[in-house]
Amino acid sequence: MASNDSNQFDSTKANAEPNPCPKLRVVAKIWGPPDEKVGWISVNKPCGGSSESVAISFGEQSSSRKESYLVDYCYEQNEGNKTIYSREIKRLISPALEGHNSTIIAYGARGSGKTRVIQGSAEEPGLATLAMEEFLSMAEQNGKSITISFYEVDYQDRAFDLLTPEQPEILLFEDRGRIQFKGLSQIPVKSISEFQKLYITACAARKSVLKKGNESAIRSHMGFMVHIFSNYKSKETGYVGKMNFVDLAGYVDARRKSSDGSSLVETNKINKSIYALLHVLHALNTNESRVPYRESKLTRLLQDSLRGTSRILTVACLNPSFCQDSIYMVSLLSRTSQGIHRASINSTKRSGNLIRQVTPASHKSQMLNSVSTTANKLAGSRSNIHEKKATGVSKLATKGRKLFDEASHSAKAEKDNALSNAKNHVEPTAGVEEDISFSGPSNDVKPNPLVENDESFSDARIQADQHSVVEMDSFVESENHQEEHRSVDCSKALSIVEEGHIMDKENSSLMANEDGSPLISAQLRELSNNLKLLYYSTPLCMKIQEEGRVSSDNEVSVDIEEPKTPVTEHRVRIKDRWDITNVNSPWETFSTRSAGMKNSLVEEYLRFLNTANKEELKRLKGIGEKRATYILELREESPEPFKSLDDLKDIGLSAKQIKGMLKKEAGELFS
Ligand SMILES: Nc1ncnc2c1ncn2[C@@H]1O[C@H](COP(=O)(O)OP(=O)(O)OP(=O)(O)O)[C@@H](O)[C@H]1O
Repeated sequence: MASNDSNQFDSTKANAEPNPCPKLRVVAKIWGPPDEKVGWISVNKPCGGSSESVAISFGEQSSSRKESYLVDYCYEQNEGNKTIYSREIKRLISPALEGHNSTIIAYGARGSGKTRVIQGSAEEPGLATLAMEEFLSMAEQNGKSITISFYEVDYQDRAFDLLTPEQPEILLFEDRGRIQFKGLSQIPVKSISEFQKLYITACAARKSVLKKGNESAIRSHMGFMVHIFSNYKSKETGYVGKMNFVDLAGYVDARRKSSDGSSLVETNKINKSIYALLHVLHALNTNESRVPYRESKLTRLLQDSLRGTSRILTVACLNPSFCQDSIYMVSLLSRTSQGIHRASINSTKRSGNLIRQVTPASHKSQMLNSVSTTANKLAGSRSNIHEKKATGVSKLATKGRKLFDEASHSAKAEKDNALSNAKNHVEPTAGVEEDISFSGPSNDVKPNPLVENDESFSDARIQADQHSVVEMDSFVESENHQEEHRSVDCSKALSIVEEGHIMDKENSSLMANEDGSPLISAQLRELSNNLKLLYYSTPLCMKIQEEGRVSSDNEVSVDIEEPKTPVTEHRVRIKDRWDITNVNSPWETFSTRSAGMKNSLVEEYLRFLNTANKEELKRLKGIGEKRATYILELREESPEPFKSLDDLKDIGLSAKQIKGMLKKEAGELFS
């Protein structure tokens, strides 16, 4: 097949220089036969060269209802990878050799041509290959050395090295302001054929990671890093900078029934990480004081290549056949590049009415028609509720410990309920929430009936609850998965200590205290007592409205029928986790309450980490001077760094260690 870079390419466009190095550039790429007009996309390029934005409109040619978005440029069918490379990436190569990092990210729906752009094909080399050719030739002239890395980030937010046969999980640490990778191999490369062999190896490994690690997982993000050294001797010396290429997993609307076998959880989590990257790009582009790098593994991996003087290019890939998901991606990227406000995007609450026209004042040259898309009905609630594991227990202490073993079931069921509740409660028009959260308050949106007229049920709180359930699920799934398929050796975490990044005293104290009496903070002790009391005395206390739990006058029921319990105020707010009105047997009642206790303990633990002072923190098992200091530093960076148990990995704890810590706390409730 001939390259898309046909001779028809308009040389005036090629010569026109794009905007001189903005922080973030968003371009689109439409693929398809060079001569054929892709019916549902029209591109409106300004006449005066490429310095102005390009409007992409979606909809039938004849239709007056078209959705239009601005991007920095749009590469059409006759403009292939070589053109994109020469106009967008070539100018980033020299700066990279001088220490200015850059990142190229391919966004798009499934099958929209992202891999084709980044990796390319035998007929048409991709952007990564074209950049490598140039890096290799320039490095030789400048006395620089090049090494490369390939990695994959799966839907459970775990990153794996693709260039070593064992495919170890990549752990990340921040050392003196720089992100360090543990487990990511770097292979020196001197020729393009060496590079290509490694690329093939990485792609084969990627497939096997998916197959080996998780039978049902089918999507992941793939990243390629080019590292530049002044003179490569080791990873630690002579480091100059890097260029990243990211082939993101395809975006799929989570409400649509999967046609490729991917689960709803996988889809939601992939989407979540796509949004996390968008959040970061938006924050960088609008110079926000806080950039949420910690929202996903991918953003952490890319942190050094996104901040500071780094340059970012996003390519929104568009396939020739109509695809609503592609439009959605372009709309988000367009907003991101134009600094349109967003607060948060929650993949579980995505609305049908996501397409909004973008006409910022700064883009005065474009007069676009206002379009809105009819809101789609939200998909039916998910019915896949996991059964709870029915294992007997003889001792409360044992049960306490088991709370963390059974988490996969209880948390899943809760998450499913939360998802189901969220869906059931949102009216079709209320589905625009996510759009709103991205673009700021709007009159188009009906307030969430759940939160009306009830101060104790702030929207934020409900979202946080739902979020934490999903996060919890993520943690639990990660835990189970790791243990079953990819157990991360604790000794690996400990070996990092030797490198001076993380604190061995703290890790080893965790191990050493395995059988000893626990060091528990006063706050946790108090919680324990409360939980014990609750456990023994709480009757069927919460009256939860059955269908949707929203009364006709939009008030949320918080009725408590039975005697007061020693439960703290906020317990009422998480009533759905204690909802035992629908359970039939004593065992189910018991399991439901146990799950509630587990969640409470986790919440208290996280709250403690987010608020306690240094001395208090040090009273926890596994937290010593260094880790406590690091926690305080994290809190300076972000007021609430610990939103889920998974965030404890940021302080150098493995999933196994985190689980161990909480198991002990749970067990000690009854000692
Ligand atoms: N420029 C192009 N010319 C011809 N075919 C293309 C082009 N881009 C993509 N395709 C075809 O479209 C299909 C999907 O492409 P590709 O794998 O690059 O998409 P993707 O967005 O990476 O998919 P996924 O989301 O599954 O990772 C492939 O069969 C590929 O050959």
